[in-house]
Amino acid sequence: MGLLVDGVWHEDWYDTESTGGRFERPDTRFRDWVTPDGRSGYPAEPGRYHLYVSLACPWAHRTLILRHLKGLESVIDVSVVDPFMGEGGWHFSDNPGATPDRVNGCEYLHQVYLKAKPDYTGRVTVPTLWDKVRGTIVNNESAEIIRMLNSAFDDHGRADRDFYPEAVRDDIDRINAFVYDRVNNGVYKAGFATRQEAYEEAVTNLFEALDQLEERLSRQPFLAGDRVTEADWRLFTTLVRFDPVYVSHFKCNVRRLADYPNLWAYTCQLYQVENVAGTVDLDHIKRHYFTSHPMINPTRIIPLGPTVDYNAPHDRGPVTL
Ligand SMILES: N[C@@H](CCC(=O)N[C@@H](CS)C(=O)NCC(=O)O)C(=O)O
Repeated sequence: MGLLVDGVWHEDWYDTESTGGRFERPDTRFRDWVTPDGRSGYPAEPGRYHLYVSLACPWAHRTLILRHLKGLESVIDVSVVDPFMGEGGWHFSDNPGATPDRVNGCEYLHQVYLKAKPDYTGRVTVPTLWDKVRGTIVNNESAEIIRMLNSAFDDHGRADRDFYPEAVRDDIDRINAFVYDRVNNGVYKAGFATRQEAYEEAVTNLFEALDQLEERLSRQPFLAGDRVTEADWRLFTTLVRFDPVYVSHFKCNVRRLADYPNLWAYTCQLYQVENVAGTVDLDHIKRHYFTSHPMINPTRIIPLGPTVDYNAPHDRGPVTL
């Protein structure tokens, strides 16, 4: 794992020394927007944009789910990096489930970043939304990319589906902030902590948050009420990785997802929505985490278990999209 500094790749892990052993996620750098009218400089046009993703990554996973549910598979094409992130960072391959770089023909994702900005300084992350016409990166922040997918391409996809409905936007924003800090990023804060206190603080916050979400889902079907919204998909990508990876690899083992009746059933319910299962690649997920963090798992052995079956029956009913 590394980063670009003034356009030069450096092998470097996150600095946790200056923050008391705490992992702090840096802000993403490319923050432009695709809009229907193109006034932003990036008009929503079929075939124009390309998503670079990892099937292992929970942030990239959000964009694949929204792309699928909004019917944008033929509008925005995708390149999938190899699950192993080693020297040089994310790279492309023809291993199962991965693809070459279908647009720029690069070997490494950091070379794509350099095409967009030759003197780029920052981390090289997935998801990354690429504009083929201007030859640059539009945005590399998943929270913003899913908002674009939800509405900017409505002339070309499922305009009838809205995962950020006007009436509950405040609730969604509030839930997202909580879930991001305590759960989505919370598992990373636990896993990447390099001091005992930092780890304990993160894990305690994480499980308090999961307890609260469990309680919320005992009272209502979805996080923002009766309908599934982006808040649910954002939580889902962390939950689906929880028992296979975070419990062991990131030491988030106070409870398993399977120990929370509502969170477990909710994860199964979302997994069983219209081929969302097709966006979940447990092989890439396990392969990535267990082999790409040698400071956590130096042997790079990928555990065989646990057995998880998200196709299990649940009692939460079907999901209306
Ligand atoms: N805030 C970003 C975070 C993306 C992110 O950190 N992705 C990870 C993969 S799970 C990554 O590419 N990490 C590479 C690195 O940090 O060097 C987003 O939500 O899009």
